[in-house]
Amino acid sequence: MRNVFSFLKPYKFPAVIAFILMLMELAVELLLPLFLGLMINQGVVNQDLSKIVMWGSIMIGLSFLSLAAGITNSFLSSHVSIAFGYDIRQKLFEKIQEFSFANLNQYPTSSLVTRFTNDIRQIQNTIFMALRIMAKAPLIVIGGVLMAFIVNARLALIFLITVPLLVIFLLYVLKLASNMFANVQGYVDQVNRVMQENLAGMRLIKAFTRRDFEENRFREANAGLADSTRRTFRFVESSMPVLLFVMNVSILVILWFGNQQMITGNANVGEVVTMVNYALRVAMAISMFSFIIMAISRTKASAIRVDEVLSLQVDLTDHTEGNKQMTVIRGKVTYHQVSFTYPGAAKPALEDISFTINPGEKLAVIGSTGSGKTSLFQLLPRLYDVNKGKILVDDNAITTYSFDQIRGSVGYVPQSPLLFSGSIKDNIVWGKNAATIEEIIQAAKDAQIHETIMGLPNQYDTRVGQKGVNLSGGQKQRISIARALIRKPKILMLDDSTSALDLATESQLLTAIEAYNCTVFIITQKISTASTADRIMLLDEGKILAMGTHQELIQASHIYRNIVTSQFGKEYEHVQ
Ligand SMILES: Nc1ncnc2c1ncn2[C@@H]1O[C@H](COP(=O)(O)OP(=O)(O)OP(=O)(O)O)[C@@H](O)[C@H]1O
Repeated sequence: MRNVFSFLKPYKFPAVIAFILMLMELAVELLLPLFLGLMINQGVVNQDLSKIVMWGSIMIGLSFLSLAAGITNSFLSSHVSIAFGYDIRQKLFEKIQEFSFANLNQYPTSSLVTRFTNDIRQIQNTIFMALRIMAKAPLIVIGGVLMAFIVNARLALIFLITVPLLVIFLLYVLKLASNMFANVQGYVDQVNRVMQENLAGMRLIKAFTRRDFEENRFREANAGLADSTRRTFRFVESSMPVLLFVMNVSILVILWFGNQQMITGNANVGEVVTMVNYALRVAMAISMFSFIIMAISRTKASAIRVDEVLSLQVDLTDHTEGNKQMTVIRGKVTYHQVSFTYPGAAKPALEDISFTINPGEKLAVIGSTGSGKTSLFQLLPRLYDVNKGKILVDDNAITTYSFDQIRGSVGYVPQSPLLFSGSIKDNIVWGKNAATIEEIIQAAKDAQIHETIMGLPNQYDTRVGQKGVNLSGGQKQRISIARALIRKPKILMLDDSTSALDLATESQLLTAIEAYNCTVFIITQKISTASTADRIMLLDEGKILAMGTHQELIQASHIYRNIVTSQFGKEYEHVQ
């Protein structure tokens, strides 16, 4: 939590000024009952109009001063809380950019989004309230009790019994409420997750007519959120009547006891009115406590959640410092006895993988679903780090390169193409910031998508995604290939990225890629594609079953032969 509040440091100065202004408001609030008592004793009881006017004017003057202090405090408090929110959101975003995939797996996207929005807003609001009014309430209680002692110590003794009792009670409520609010935030995560999945999978939901199922799922999450919020609010709110009851009893005791004191001449009317006034102000401040407890407990839960992400150990290290490998990468890749298990997974995704592929060579990876193909790819740009063995690029361990260098040399096209909101041009240029229009067009031509783009209403400026055109799966795949090609990668990794292309387009694409003279890794299910590679790797349950050219595998692997005949019939074995 300390991590989170350290973001207030740069705003110490305005925060301190806001605090001082709040103290001014507080001082006025504490002085007014005192002056009221004096006005009664000196003016009303003695029927001296000049004293009434004098004390009345002082009180009005102080009220204006308090108003000016309040407005300035409001201005500064909102400045501090908004600037704090901006900084912490920025830092959280940067932190998430550093995350490895293993780190990202620890938090569902919906939870990160809630932490980013809802949790930060909660902390931000509480900081504003703290500077504006929250800190005032306990100070009014302390100041009110002190002033009461100054006015009449005997009458004030009643506060010494009630206030400590209330403080203990409040601390107890605070402790329970923080846990309950952590629970509420968990439900906010759940509602966001269901909503996010629902929006992402809308087509599927409609196609499978799963609307009722989805509505039930949302109803459950929503009811969970409503129930836990209701329970928490009721719990905190129920503390308020207890607080007020105790304070009202105190006021009655002051009136009764004050009356006795006046009869014996130990108190006067002004003192009793002042004491009741302080008791009312203390009661009002205490009645705000349930709201303050709610805000603090909620903020504590939110601050812990934000802090969790901020202080998460990023489990991939960039070796930019002391990096020796500043030479241009040529594209030789070696996996040496590599094993890899996903964090928390029961069995390894890859086991004892060893192979070398030379610059400019093309390796096709083929295997059943879940055999480890994507995992094999993700290790090279260090989206995950290996558990055993090592990966070398140009005979140097990849860990000796900086992330920028290794990832900058790899053109990675993931299995499901992702386009960002913006134009088609923006999406291609995303692969290389300073690309010229000629480079964009060349990459699109090589990815076999140029003709399609030219047929769109605004050609390269056509917007995609939200409020833009809907592209087919194959078109999206080719735009993400263009995005990888524009970087002129030394190593190109196509993770089943040509699956939606027809054979002719795919073949033209593979021919165009040859001109890039890069090492190519291609995951494919199609033998027609695999057979064009220099070598083919057959993966099964995370292990290499066989590796060689198409003809070598036909000779050596009956599984490969079975795949070939299942796709083309027996005669194809002899065609290549
Ligand atoms: N993020 C993850 N966390 C835990 N296990 C994972 C994760 N991703 C994949 N796995 C597991 O690792 C194994 C290999 O998965 P991988 O995605 O590499 O297979 P694949 O051959 O690419 O499959 P597909 O052809 O279906 O894409 C599978 O058993 C899978 O369940």
